[in-house]
Amino acid sequence: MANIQIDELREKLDDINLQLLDLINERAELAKEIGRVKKAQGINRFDPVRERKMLDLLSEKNRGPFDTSTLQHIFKEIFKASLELQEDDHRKALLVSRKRQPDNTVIDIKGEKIGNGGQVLISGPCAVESYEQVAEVAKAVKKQGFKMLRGGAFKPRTSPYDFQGLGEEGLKILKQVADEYDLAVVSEIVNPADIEMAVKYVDVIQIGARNMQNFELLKAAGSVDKPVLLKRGLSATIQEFINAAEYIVSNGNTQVMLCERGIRTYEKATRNTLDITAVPILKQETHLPVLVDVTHSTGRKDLLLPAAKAGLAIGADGIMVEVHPDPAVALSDAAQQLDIPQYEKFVDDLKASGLFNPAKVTPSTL
Ligand SMILES: C=C(O[C@@H]1C=C(C(=O)O)C=C[C@H]1O)C(=O)O
Repeated sequence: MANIQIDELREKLDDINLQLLDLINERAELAKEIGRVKKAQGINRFDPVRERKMLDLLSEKNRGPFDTSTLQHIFKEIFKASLELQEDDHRKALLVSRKRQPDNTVIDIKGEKIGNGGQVLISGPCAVESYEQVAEVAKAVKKQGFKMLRGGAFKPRTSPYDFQGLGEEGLKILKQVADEYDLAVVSEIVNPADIEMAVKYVDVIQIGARNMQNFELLKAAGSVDKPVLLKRGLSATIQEFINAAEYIVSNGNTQVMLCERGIRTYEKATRNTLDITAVPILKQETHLPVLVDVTHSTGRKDLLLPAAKAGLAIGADGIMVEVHPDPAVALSDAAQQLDIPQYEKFVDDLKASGLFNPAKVTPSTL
């Protein structure tokens, strides 16, 4: 008898559950619609004032048996879920998202294709110090059959008293050497006003970790027709990183590559903590090429090779590593740069690992 009573009551509950289900989804559709209108008007998704008003009304109308704080808790969860739905809609809409463009973005840098399955190695000194220094590294890069030469002319250093780079003079040296060895130049730009000047010298504009959220710089890099290598910020989440790339692409420049370079954590054994799973996450979420900077993430020569292997194994489109003819006297990052024999061994070991499938280079059109 008692069970029949329970069964009847449960039937009523089932009915109510289904009504709630319909209502809650109807509510979600309305919240999504509001989200779309807000996006079009550039209004923030989260509206605490509106949420407070709804909670107050619920409190006023509540006749129990639930007490108001319990109900407010439940409704707050519903508001939160609506906000997440709105966010999902916005994320789907990102130009850099894989949902928007299923095919990989492939970037052609002087005949070397990034994002096309083959992997690239970008190497060079931390900072440009002289023509001779850059030329010596360029020779080693060329000998290994690579195309991309990195070098910093503008150096955003932690201390204002550290070497700040040679500026435009450094870019001229890079261009001269790259032309002589038929290489492509990757160099960091730190000031939006320098972007126009830099495109004369570089093949790839690098935006460094410290500038990942320098939105004016991102917009300036987005307004030129030049590939951009965007590094992940020191404490940036993957979502913030993706949004930074969106700044560039939404300004018109679709040639963006992402570079995981380690994030700041409590761990002191390495300079930064290489967030290795950021690579497949970025590859899943976006259609952009993803690189791993093994030098800045580890800050340790003994970890460059295992970190590079891990990067390639997990799906990176390339590796970035610092090389200097005489690291002991380098004006920056002295401890973590490879000398040329160490670089050659690093490349040999990487090639021998079976993980490295170098991108094919078609003859330069220059
Ligand atoms: C739906 C809206 O967006 C968000 C979600 C809310 C909700 O689910 O009721 C309320 C306010 C906002 O934080 C809105 O502004 O009305």
